[in-house]
Amino acid sequence: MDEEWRVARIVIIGGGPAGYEAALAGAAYGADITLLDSDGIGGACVLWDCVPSKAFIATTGVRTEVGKAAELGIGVGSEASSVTVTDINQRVKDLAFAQSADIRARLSSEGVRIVNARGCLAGTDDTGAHEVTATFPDGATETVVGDVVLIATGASPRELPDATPDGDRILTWRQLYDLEVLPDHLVVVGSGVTGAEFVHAYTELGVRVTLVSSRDRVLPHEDEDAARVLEEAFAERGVTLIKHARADRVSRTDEGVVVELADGKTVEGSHVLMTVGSLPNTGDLGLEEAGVAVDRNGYITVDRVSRTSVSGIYAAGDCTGVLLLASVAAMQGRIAMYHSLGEGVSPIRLKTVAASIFTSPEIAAVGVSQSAIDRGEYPARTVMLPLSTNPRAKMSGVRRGFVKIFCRPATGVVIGGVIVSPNASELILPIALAVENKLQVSDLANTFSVYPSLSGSITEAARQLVRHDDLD
Ligand SMILES: Cc1cc2nc3c(=O)[nH]c(=O)nc-3n(C[C@H](O)[C@H](O)[C@H](O)COP(=O)(O)OP(=O)(O)OC[C@H]3O[C@@H](n4cnc5c(N)ncnc54)[C@H](O)[C@@H]3O)c2cc1C
Ligand SMILES: NC(=O)c1ccc[n+]([C@@H]2O[C@H](COP(=O)([O-])OP(=O)(O)OC[C@H]3O[C@@H](n4cnc5c(N)ncnc54)[C@H](O)[C@@H]3O)[C@@H](O)[C@H]2O)c1
Repeated sequence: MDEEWRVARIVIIGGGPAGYEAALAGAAYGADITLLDSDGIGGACVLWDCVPSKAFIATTGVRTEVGKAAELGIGVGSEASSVTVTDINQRVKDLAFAQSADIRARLSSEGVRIVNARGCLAGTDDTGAHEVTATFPDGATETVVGDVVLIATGASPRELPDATPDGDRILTWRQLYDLEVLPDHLVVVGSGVTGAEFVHAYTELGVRVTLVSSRDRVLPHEDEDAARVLEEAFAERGVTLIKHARADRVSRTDEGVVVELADGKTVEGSHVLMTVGSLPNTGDLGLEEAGVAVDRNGYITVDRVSRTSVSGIYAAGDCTGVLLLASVAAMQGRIAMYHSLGEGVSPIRLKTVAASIFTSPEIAAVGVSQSAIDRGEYPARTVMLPLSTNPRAKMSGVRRGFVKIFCRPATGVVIGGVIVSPNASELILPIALAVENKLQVSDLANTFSVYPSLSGSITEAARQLVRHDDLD
C-alpha cells in the first residue's frame, strides 16, 4: 500500500546564502518552502558585502596588473590608466543585482515561494506548528505557518556611537558604491578582513590611505607571517598604518573628516570608512518571546546541526556568529534542512573551512592555524616555503608570498595550511581537499603538479615534510 507522507512546511526568514541555499536544499527534498526576505534575494552577501567587494577588487586589480607591465618590459603604467569611479561602481552594482536576479529565478524554478516581507516569530498554532508574521513594505501583514522555521537574517555593519555614517564622508562599506568621486585621502578604521580588503582596493586605484588599527598589526586573527607580508605590500603602496589606535569619534570638517583616537591624537582625511565589525540582525525577530536563546552579543545560539534552543526553530549564517563566511552560512542552512527533514546529516566541521582574503597578494588558509600549533594545542610538523624560488612566480614578477603546510607529526596527515600568493583563493583547494579527506603529505607530494606553476610550491612543500617524516 502506498503511504502518503505529509509535505513538511518550512518558513525561512532571510534570503542570503544561509536562507537561499537552505531553500534549494529543502525544495530538492520536496518540502513546501516559503522564503521571507526584506531587502533582496541573495541577501547582504550578494547585494552589499561579499559579491560587490569582490567585484570591486577584481576591477581595481586590473589597474595594478597594468602598473606591473613596465617591470616586465611593456610600456604602459598605472599613471596612464585613468579611473572612472562611477563606471566601476555601476558595474559592481549591476553585477550584484544580476546575481540576485539569477538566484531569485533559480528559487522560483525550484518551487520556492518568495515573499518580499520582514519575518517575525509569532508563537505556535493549535498543532504546535510555528507561526511567523510577514510584514510587507506597505505595512500589511500575513501569518505564515511552518513545521520548521529557519532564521537566516544575517548581520549589519557595527556603528560607533560617535561616528554615525552619513553616506557622504563617513561611510560603511555598503555605502562605498554610491561615491561619485574617489576620496583624496581615505581613512579606514578597523584592520580586520573587511578593512584590509578595502585598503588594498583603494590603494590599487591610487588613493592615499591611512589605516587605523586598534591592534599591533593588520589582520589580528589571521596567520602572522601572512599579515606581515600584507603590511609590507601596504607600506610599498604608501599606506600609513597607525597601530594600537582606537577610534573614539569621527566628525565632519569643512574639508573632510577628522578621526579622534582614544589617546587624544587625531587623523584627518577626505573620507572615513568604518570597518569595525558587524552586529547580528536579531533584534526584532520575537526571539525572546519564543524562547530562542542568544549570546551576550545577540547572536543566536546553535549546535552543529543548526538547532536553536527551541524545537523546530533552526538558525544559520551570520546571525549565529559561527564564522562569518558565505560558505559557512550556506552549509549551516543546508544542514538545517537535512536535519529537520530527517535526512542523513554530518554536523558542521569548522576545522575544514577554507577562506581567503582578497588582497594583493591573496591570503588563503584552511584547517589548524600556525598560532594554535605554536600555543601547543596541536602537535604538528610545519613547513613554510617562500614563493621567491618558484619559477612561475619569477616569470610573473611575483616577489612576495609563501606556502605553509602543517601535518600530524607521526602520520603525516595534513591538518592545515596557508597560501600567500596571487590567486591563493584558488590554490588553497588541494590543501583543503587533503584536510577534509585526511590525506597525508605523501599524497600531496606524489601528485603531479604542472611545471612551471605556483601549485608546484604546494607539492614541493609537501615533499619537504615527507623527507623529515621518519616514522611513516
Ligand atoms: C565586505 C564583506 C566582504 C565579504 N566577503 C566575503 C567573501 O569573500 N567570502 C565569504 O565567504 N564571505 C564574505 N563575507 C561574509 C559574507 O558576506 C557573510 O558571511 C554572508 O553574507 C552571510 O550570509 P547570511 O545568509 O547569513 O546573511 P546575509 O547575506 O546578510 O542575508 C540575510 C538577509 O536577511 C534579510 N533579513 C534580515 N532580517 C530580516 C527579517 N526580519 N525578515 C526578512 N528578511 C530579513 C537581510 O536584509 C538580508 O537580505 C564578507 C562580508 C563582508 C562584510
Ligand atoms: N574575504 C572574506 O572572506 C571576507 C571579507 C570580509 C569579511 N569577511 C568576514 O567578516 C568577518 C568580519 O570581518 P570584519 O573585518 O568586518 O570585522 P572584524 O570584527 O573581524 O574586524 C574589525 C576590527 O576593527 C577593530 N576595531 C573595533 N573597534 C575599533 C575602533 N574603535 N577603532 C579601531 N579599530 C576598531 C577590531 O579590533 C577588529 O580588529 C570576518 O571574520 C570574515 O569572516 C570575510
